[in-house]
Amino acid sequence: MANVSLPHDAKAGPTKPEVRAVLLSKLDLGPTDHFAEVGSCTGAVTIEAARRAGRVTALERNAERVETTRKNLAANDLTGDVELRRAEAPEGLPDDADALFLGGSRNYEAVLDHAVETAVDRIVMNVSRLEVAGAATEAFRERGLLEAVVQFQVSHGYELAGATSFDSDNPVYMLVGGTDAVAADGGRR
Ligand SMILES: C[S@@+](CC[C@H](N)C(=O)[O-])C[C@H]1O[C@@H](n2cnc3c(N)ncnc32)[C@H](O)[C@@H]1O
Repeated sequence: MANVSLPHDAKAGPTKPEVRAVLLSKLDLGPTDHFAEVGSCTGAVTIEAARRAGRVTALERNAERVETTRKNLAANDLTGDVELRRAEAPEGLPDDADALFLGGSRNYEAVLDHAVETAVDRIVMNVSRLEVAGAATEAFRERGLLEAVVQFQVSHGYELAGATSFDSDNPVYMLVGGTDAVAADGGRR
């Protein structure tokens, strides 16, 4: 994975590199895709998406974080078509997205309704809070959007007394689906 430079930080984020790697494999972005992002924050996902998708529309509700995204985008070598909007989704979402990532959870039900109305092919939502993950899983399922729920946790090794010990990141729940969702196990979505 190409390096992502994030000289400017924000209180939330960035989505960790290992989590981004799984996220990008699920989004499967290509040069004809229009990618929409809810909650760009540091821009870590925005930058990776801009290297793969033909077009990116990134929304962020917090003005300071819009500036953080803007500065981090400028610090990376990007040639792609990226539009950054200060907006609270579903406000500001494009009507022609092929892939959607919800990195922020505010109004997620309305965001999912918009994704259904506009037939977004691939949808991924990352959640760290347990209760939100449960409710969002149900919201995906109710709309027939759910393909898979992945829960994972990454630990990083460090040297301790000549051996290797680990520091762990918070667990992440990744809800994966789309408007043509077929459950990964072929069962109930
Ligand atoms: C956990 S951070 C996302 C981290 C980001 N993926 C990164 O790598 O830096 C969540 C962000 O989503 C934003 N957010 C939450 N709900 C939103 C919404 N409905 N529309 C726009 N931004 C939203 C928050 O302001 C916050 O900056």
